[in-house]
Amino acid sequence: MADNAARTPLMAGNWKMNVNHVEAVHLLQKLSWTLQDKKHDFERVEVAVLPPFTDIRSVQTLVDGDRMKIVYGAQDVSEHDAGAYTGDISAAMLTKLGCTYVLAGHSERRQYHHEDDALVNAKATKALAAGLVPIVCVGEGLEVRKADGHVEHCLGQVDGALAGLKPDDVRKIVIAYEPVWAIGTGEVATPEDAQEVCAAIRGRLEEISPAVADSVRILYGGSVKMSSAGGIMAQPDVDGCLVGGASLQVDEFAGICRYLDLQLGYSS
Ligand SMILES: O=C[C@H](O)COP(=O)(O)O
Repeated sequence: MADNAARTPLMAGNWKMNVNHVEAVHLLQKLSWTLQDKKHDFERVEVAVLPPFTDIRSVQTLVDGDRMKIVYGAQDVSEHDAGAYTGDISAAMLTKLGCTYVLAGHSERRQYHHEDDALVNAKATKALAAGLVPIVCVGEGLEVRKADGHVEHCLGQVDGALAGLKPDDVRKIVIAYEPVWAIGTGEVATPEDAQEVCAAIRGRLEEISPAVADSVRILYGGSVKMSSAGGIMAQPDVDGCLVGGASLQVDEFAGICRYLDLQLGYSS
């Protein structure tokens, strides 16, 4: 039986291909001020932003200079270490920029760049070797959902992404369940939909070991808003949210990060 007290909730804002490096400074400053103003407890709910590559140096400078507790990461990483791979960014480069996290296998990478499970596995492996935490994304399209194949589909992606990893490495990763039909559409999955797949993923991790199942944080992503975060986070196997559009709106994203305070009725 997995113990969710062992897992600090994580709210990660994926800025996707939005926000230049100048805008990034404003967005992050405003987010930090807003959370500080509300006395956000970063030990209780971790907050991360995932800007475009071109913003990361600015984000690093700001986070370090202002001693922010917000952590950050990248949206993709190369499966190669170094060399003639034009356009790629290595895991070591991201580590040098102070990144904590990196997405691997986001559905938009799978859809537009034809990334398959083997490539996601290679990227996650490189990320781990460089000391980054991969956020491995899985999720089904609408056709698969309609055919009731969503659980099997997602577990297949999890198996593919984790293939060959040692249990001690699997313990470090984060998995994000993002039903493709709910991304950027306003169609948020119900809390029960999120729980069904997240619980199945937890069950799969349990097969590796109970310690792995207890350690790995499983996020939900897909049109999460301040108004839906509390219901999703109430599910026992959901340990956070991967937020796209709403992470570009400071008040929305800060509200998502503060879902516990808002549930307790503290001021918004
Ligand atoms: O990475 C984030 C997800 O793709 C969710 O995006 P969204 O919140 O805009 O639906």
